[in-house]
Amino acid sequence: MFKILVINPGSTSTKIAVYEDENQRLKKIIDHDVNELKKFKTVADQYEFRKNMILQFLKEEGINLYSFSAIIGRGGLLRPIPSGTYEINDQMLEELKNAKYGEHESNLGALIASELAEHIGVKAYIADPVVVDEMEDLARVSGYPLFQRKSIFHALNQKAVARSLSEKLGRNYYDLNLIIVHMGGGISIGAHKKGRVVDVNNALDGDGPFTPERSGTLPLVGFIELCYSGKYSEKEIRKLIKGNGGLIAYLGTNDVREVVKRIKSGDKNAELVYFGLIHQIVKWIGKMSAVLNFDVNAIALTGGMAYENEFLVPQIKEKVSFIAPVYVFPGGDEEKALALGALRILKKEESAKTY
Ligand SMILES: Nc1ncnc2c1ncn2[C@@H]1O[C@H](COP(=O)(O)OP(=O)(O)O)[C@@H](O)[C@H]1O
Ligand SMILES: CCCC(=O)OP(=O)(O)O
Repeated sequence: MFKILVINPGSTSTKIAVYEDENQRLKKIIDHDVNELKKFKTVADQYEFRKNMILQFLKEEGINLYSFSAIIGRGGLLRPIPSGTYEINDQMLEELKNAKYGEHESNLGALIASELAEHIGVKAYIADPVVVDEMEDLARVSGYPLFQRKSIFHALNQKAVARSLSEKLGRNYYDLNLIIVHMGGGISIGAHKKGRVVDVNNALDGDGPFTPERSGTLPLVGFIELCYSGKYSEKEIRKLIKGNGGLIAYLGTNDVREVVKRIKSGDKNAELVYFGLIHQIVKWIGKMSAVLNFDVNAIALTGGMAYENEFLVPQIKEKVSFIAPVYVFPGGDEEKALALGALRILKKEESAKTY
């Protein structure tokens, strides 16, 4: 029996799971309040905070760190790479430490997994990091030759949910056209064409719907004026897109449950903003259905926000069901996808890829 520790740092939460072979024995979701994360200047500064939470969880559950056969973390911002499970190596760690390809909480997955695995003398892995790139060249064209659209999204959960959905439909993933809508701290809406994510919004860099903590696509001219207004530093402007944007900017919270509570108690501003968010998600589903020539077999809603059954799930279903049947996978299963990725390597069913 192989015992696997799964570490999944997201922008609004840290998820930890313990697997014995393919069986989940424990899982904990720790939600992070905006104010709790405010005190850290960079994502790398959160390293000890997030690592200590994981060690505390193991202590509380009476689990010996030395009992693990391998540790796998959510993979972060690296160069664009194919889908798969990768053994963590020094180059990867160096790039993540220095945020060579940008800052996101998923960068901490490999860093923490590697330190803990080295401590107990086992191997550490990542699987399907956020930079998995299967985009068609057509989708990379941005509108100005200096810029290229990039594939940065919830590849791990999008792939896992796409496979679960295909199984549910009794079909092969490689025969289907699917739209997968991941709605977490970041939101990504991917067009899966016969097993390949041929187009997706860049969930990190100001592209797509706004999110609990990101601005999504903004009106460009207004944004340029703001950049040159002299009122904000570059760092503040970057934060406005990622970290302090979206629901945080409008309503001061990244917690959709809190927003729903406010709407139910009669807060009309919260209602306008939240319904505006749903409106943007619907528009991006429409865009991706166009990418798939309006030949879509199914749509899946997933990520933490897909638990929101009061407004979000019913409104999206009402507006897009005519495109294809909508299935809901609340939360998704990134932890299972990570554990199974590590297990295939431990069982020697697959070799780990080298970064
Ligand atoms: N039961 C729930 N009902 C409504 N919203 C939820 C629920 N659980 C989580 N969320 C919302 O989902 C978002 C976080 O999703 P998640 O996929 O965990 O994100 P991340 O991995 O980026 O931290 C937050 O806005 C959170 O408030
Ligand atoms: C970098 C894209 C993935 C992403 O946005 O993850 P979170 O929703 O966990 O922030």
